[in-house]
Amino acid sequence: MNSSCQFLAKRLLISPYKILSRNLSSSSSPKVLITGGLGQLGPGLATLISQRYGKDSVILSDIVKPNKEIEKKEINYLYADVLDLPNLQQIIVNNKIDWIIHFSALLSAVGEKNVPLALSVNVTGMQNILELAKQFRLKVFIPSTIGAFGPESPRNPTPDLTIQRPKTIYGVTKVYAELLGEYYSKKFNIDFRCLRFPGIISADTQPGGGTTDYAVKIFHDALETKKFECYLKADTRLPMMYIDDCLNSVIQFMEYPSEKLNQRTYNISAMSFTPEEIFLEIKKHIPELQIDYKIDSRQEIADSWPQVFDDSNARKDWNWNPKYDLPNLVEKMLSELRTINKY
Ligand SMILES: NC(=O)c1ccc[n+]([C@@H]2O[C@H](COP(=O)([O-])OP(=O)(O)OC[C@H]3O[C@@H](n4cnc5c(N)ncnc54)[C@H](O)[C@@H]3O)[C@@H](O)[C@H]2O)c1
Ligand SMILES: C[C@@H](O)[C@H](N)C(=O)O
Repeated sequence: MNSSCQFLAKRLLISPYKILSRNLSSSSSPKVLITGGLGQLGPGLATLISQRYGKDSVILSDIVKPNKEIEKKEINYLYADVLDLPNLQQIIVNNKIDWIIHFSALLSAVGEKNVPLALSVNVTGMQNILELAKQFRLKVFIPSTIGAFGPESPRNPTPDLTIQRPKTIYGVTKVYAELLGEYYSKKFNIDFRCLRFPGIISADTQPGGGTTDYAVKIFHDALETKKFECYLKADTRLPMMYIDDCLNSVIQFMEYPSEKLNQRTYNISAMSFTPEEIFLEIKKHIPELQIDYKIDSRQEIADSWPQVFDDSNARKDWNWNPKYDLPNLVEKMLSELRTINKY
């Protein structure tokens, strides 16, 4: 029996063997806690998990109040600040959690506006999650990003293993998360898994302050005003992905047998495009659409990131295979937004 089980048993005044047996029975139907679950990715992932394993298999948590849409979905929800370790410990014990999907973070653009907060949430919060994984023997997923690379990295294509010198606080904290997760995996035998996501595009949830957000806003403006002002230059190429592919990648990757993975951190990709290219694709459906360019500080961030992501290891090792390319993405986004917002 390991010392963390004994320590916990003492604190909780229950048999250490009960804790151990629960830890060992990480069943085929896991109990999943999603932190930072009310952002762009959490609600969709919670829906997918509840469809796959049952409604009681997932708990969304965040520090903000769920909106009406989330309430309608009837997904279990709890307040949980990732900086409050004792509260997270209680949640894990009381709810018999097996997996943590750790989504809490400040993204690239908002991170630059509040560096101390980005350090707290992205570093201290992430360290807490890894400690919990160690204490309670949890399987843990922490996403990374194209933003974990910098201008010194090869940008087209960017492989899994290469120079990583990111220039945003977001990127710096994500490289640390990758390294610390891999360290915990080796040192403490934690089942840590990490995917580096491209910019994610979704219709029913808004992005939380990243550099790739323009690729969501263009759809809303195309339908609403038919005019779009872009903060990146026309030829800025970045890797992107439709949300369904992103969420499916998490489930597929988390379910894959641990011993068959050759790495703990993988790039995943689906497409790469520029503002001009997505504009022209949307224009095929909305011919009146106009675009203007008014460049801001996010250009410098985008210029330091990969243009094309090499995800060949993910494809080879666990059969990663995205479904959406640019034309499919545009068709799907327009049809979803028309349904949701009745444009
Ligand atoms: N969306 C993307 O394009 C993208 C791309 C690459 C990687 N990722 C990663 O995926 C994860 C989820 O991204 P997202 O787009 O849903 O982010 P988001 O910004 O939309 O959501 C992050 C959530 O974290 C919550 N949060 C902030 N401080 C917290 C705290 N102290 N305790 C608990 N929660 C807190 C926020 O309230 C928010 O709901 C992040 O780690 C992000 O780095 C996202
Ligand atoms: C790329 C990703 O990490 C996020 N959408 C951002 O732009 O910050």
